[in-house]
Amino acid sequence: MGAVEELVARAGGCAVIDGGFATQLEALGADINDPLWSAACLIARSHLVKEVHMQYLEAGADVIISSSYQATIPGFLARGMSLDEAEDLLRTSVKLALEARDEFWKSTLRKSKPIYNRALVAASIGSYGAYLADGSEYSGSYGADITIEKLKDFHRRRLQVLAGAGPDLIAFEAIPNKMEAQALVELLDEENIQVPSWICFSSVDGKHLCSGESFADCLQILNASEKVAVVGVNCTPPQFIEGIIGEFRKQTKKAIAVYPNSGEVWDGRAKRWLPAECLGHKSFDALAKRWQEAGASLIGGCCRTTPSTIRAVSKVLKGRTGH
Ligand SMILES: C[S+](C)CC[C@H](N)C(=O)O
Ligand SMILES: N[C@@H](CCS)C(=O)O
Ligand SMILES: [Zn+2]
Repeated sequence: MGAVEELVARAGGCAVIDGGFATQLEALGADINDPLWSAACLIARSHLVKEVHMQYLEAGADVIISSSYQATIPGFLARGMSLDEAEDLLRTSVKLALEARDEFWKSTLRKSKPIYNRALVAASIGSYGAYLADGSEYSGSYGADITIEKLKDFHRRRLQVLAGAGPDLIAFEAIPNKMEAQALVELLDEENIQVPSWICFSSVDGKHLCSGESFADCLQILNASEKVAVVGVNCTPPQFIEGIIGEFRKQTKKAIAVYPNSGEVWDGRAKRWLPAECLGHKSFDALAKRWQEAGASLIGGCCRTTPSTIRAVSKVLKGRTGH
């Protein structure tokens, strides 16, 4: 059995993913208004990074996602760092999550009634659009000059370094278009990456990727790769998730992960979140129950969700409070 299947089984059929990492970092006082976004904290505020991981573990997360979403080698080089320093920061992002997981697990084992699973650490890899920080991670428009080869070259070294840092999983997050999905699948093969991956798309309409391309076409690409253990969507409004799971189930046999945002919309120019579309009376955790029933095997939250969201999700999915 692979690491993901094992975790899902241990979790009783549905594992809990953590919530918005950058969101909680900001709540702890970090300034992430930066071209590196949350990854800026790897440079000077790494204690906060570990604290966020701890808070999500306490809330009941079975998977924690590292702080490397927008940590890129060109991004760190532009900050005046050397290549070695940039690669070290990528490793640090995984190390901080592993340390948090190990410390938390040790303290859990000391308790008489263990209510937690030993969590997995997923090394986050954001899209090329996240690095561009120009809003294209939610439009999927990378311009006329982009090619699969360019995308592979953008992702290659970071993927090698993160995979070598000892995570349990690689989490490609909020991939907005088909070309990038294709590039990632090819790269996993070319680099013979042994760490199982998940590839999650983002959507702004619930029917397509952010680019307007079809889920079915992209899932066909992912289905063909043994390196991809999990497929799904993240940072997508919660009201679309149930429908997306139904569509995914028609197109794939792989495990499905969903970790939507709060429904607020990112204004890439102004770099701020705009108010949510109305979710009706449904709360995030009540929806999470429906996502489980619809067939998702990993459920959590993305931007603007917090440890209290994940505590509620853990409670509703597993009937326990996580503390
Ligand atoms: C998931 S979005 C809110 C991340 C931030 C964006 N890439 C930026 O740097 O503006
Ligand atoms: N893992 C990242 C995803 C941003 S879309 C975060 O939670 O900040
Ligand atoms: Zn997000």
